[in-house]
Amino acid sequence: MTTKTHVLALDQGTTSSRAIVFDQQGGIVARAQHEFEQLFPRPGWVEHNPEAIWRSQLRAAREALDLADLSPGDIAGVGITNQRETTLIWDRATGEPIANAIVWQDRRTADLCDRLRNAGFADTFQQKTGLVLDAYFSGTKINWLLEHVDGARERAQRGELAFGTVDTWLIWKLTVGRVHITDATNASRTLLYNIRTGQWDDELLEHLSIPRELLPDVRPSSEVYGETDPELLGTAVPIAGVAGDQQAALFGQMCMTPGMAKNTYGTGCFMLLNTGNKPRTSKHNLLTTIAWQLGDEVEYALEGSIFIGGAVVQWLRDGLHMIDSSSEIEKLAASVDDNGGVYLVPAFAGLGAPHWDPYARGTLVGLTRGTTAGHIARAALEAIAFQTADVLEAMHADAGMDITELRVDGGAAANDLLMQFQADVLRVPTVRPKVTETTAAGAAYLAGLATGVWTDRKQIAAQWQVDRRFEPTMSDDRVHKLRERWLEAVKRSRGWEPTAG
Ligand SMILES: Nc1ncnc2c1ncn2[C@@H]1O[C@H](COP(=O)(O)OP(=O)(O)O)[C@@H](O)[C@H]1O
Ligand SMILES: O=P(O)(O)OC[C@H](O)CO
Repeated sequence: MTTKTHVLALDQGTTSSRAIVFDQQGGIVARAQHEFEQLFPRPGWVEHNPEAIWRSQLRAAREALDLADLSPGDIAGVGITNQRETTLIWDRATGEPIANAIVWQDRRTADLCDRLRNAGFADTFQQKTGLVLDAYFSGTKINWLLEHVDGARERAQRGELAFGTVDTWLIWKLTVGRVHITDATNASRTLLYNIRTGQWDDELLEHLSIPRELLPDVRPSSEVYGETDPELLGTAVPIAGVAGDQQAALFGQMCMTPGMAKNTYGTGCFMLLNTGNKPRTSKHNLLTTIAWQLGDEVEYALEGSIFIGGAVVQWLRDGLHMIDSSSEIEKLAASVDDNGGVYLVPAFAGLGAPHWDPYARGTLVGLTRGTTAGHIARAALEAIAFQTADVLEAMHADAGMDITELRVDGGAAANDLLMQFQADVLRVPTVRPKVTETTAAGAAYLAGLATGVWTDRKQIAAQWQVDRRFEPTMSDDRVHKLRERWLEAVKRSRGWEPTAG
């Protein structure tokens, strides 16, 4: 058992980089957060500057350590969790990125996905990777960079370039020896990794024309991968845990046994259901993904990825200026008794699970002269819950197991009106834990397990505590009517754009 009792979690998200110091009780000792710029060079494109990701993350880490008033020598390990699928390629010799990172929300490769689907490859990709052929995942983004950045393909073939998701980039930057690795959860989001054999897959690499030389080694989610450069945090600290942010949240929510599910209400919404040690192929347009790999043991999850969740609230705030802060939406939505027949389908980046339509666009229907800002606010919150209900229904059909409660986290899970409506339309209780930084907690636990801060999963599961449980109260008939109208609105949003951008 280590005498070091704290863990630093780095949570590199889509809009901000966070760093949180946890103690051995799973309590938060200090946190720091920095937003960074979102780049939208063309409609449907979303990029990040790799150096901005790195700088904001390093700054947050240093500040959290300062605030914790611990010396870095008290930190047993660093856990990394990250926005997934976002794709970076850099030069192995100089560390220089060859282009901006292409973010998971970016739709520029939708036509390549169509071509691969039309060539009959969808089943192969689904069987091997658990994913659907969508622009969301890294594989087609890597292909795009190799095709469009001058000389990139030749340099990649010569082994001069490195690909990574954000975890890989951060570990490269944090380590003296430029460690080039990822973990199995992140690898399972690339369209290149065979989740059954645990290997990069040559056939898929060929379909996407990606040279193997680009790829990092794939490692379990909890072990020591290397040490941080002492110049960065004041001393060398072992990097000891890595997981994609949604898998880390599943771990942090202690959904450790088959049938346990969580939904994270951040920019998007991501529901994951633990399905145990066998991958289950979805027949209802969900993803099969690696939940975590501990040693040689791989556990799997079904996932429903919703591209726009809390971001619809941000849009009401920053786009329409209807509210000044995200939390104000609750009061505005509560100013009306119901949605007044208004439905908002926030297909701003196409639709993810279970519809997978990159050509869908945002749609607001059912407006009358009596429609108020309150109705629109309510429709926005309800849309988050309806999308989640569509995913839960698909999950139930796929998994054939009863989901008896949904553990919730993420920024919008603070909204009581949303959480009650969510329980109502799911007909399943929603349960909010006391520590809602579950993503960072998951990364901290993974790192702490590898460095002796915690001995086993049982010990950490005991740290999870309920803040509030929302029970379903709405009549079945009303739920049915509301969801029927919602699905009608979804139909109208579909196929709106002739090209994905
Ligand atoms: N009280 C609230 N009601 C509804 N949405 C909220 C509330 N507070 C925050 N949000 C939304 O939650 C999101 C931020 O959550 P967070 O978990 O920090 O997201 P991310 O990790 O994706 O950046 C934002 O989109 C914001 O609009
Ligand atoms: O950065 P977040 O929290 O919006 O999560 C993004 C997901 O990992 C995308 O798959």
